[in-house]
Amino acid sequence: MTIRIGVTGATGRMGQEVIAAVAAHDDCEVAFAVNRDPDGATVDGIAVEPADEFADLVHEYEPTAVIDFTGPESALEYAQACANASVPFVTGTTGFDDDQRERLEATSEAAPLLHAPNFARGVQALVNVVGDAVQDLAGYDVELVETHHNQKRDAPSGTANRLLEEIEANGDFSDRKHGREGFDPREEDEIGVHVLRAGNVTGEHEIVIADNHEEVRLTHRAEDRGVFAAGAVDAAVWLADCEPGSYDFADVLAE
Ligand SMILES: NC(=O)C1=CN([C@@H]2O[C@H](COP(=O)(O)OP(=O)(O)OC[C@H]3O[C@@H](n4cnc5c(N)ncnc54)[C@H](OP(=O)(O)O)[C@@H]3O)[C@@H](O)[C@H]2O)C=CC1
Ligand SMILES: O=C(O)C1=N[C@H](C(=O)O)C[C@H](O)C1
Repeated sequence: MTIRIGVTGATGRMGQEVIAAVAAHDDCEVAFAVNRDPDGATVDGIAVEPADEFADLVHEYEPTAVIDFTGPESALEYAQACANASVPFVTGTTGFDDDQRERLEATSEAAPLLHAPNFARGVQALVNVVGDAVQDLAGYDVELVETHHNQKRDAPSGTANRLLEEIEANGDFSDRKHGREGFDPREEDEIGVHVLRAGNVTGEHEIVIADNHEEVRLTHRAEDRGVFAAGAVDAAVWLADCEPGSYDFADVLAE
């Protein structure tokens, strides 16, 4: 069976990568692509339709799944339209606040939802090991540094927030300390969080775990966005067979 995928944010950095990854996948094809104000744009020969026609396009083309990399408000609108039409929705969008995250999760009552802040397999491996490292090195200082390109809007990255949740769940930390300046010595039980935005960096996350005698650095570096797009397409293929509910990228990789 051919998996037919609707793509949102089609002219964006990730949207273009997703269209290329769908085309490269033997079992997939693009059902339709949208962007706000597309102004006649095409991506890899696919005409980009206006985003305000999204719900109509879902009814017309009946995609097997939709893949979204846009912004929190638009992702929510697309997720709701997919839920109304019982279409599985995969989103890699980051920067949701608590209320938006709750509203996104609520759509999973009507259709399968898979939200992952990072679709690189290596990041999932990092999420899997960081908890053990923090537990094994209880009492060590923990700091997280993430670096992204200068166009990224949300900070810290969705991936950083996911890693921080994992660190907090496995250690005894008081709070997150975002940057430092002036006379501001380190508190023993804080987690330092440092955000860099520079040039065209695709995405780097490093966790430093150290005491006075040794340090461990766990680093993931994405070399191009194709790695995220390929993971999102794998997730869409996997989600196509699922019942309504909220799923994780770890579920996809577990099979
Ligand atoms: N989970 C993962 O693995 C990854 C997640 N991301 C996340 O994906 C998202 C997109 O990243 P990226 O592709 O770099 O960003 P871009 O800005 O390059 O692309 C975003 C796309 O979404 C569209 N868009 C943004 N806001 C709206 C809106 N309100 N309504 C309709 N369309 C909208 C933009 O349209 P326009 O051109 O008109 O602005 C653009 O086409 C970010 O949240 C990022 O953090 C990124 C990489 C990997
Ligand atoms: O905006 C990006 O580029 C990225 N965003 C994701 C995030 O916020 O974690 C994932 C990746 O690092 C690239």
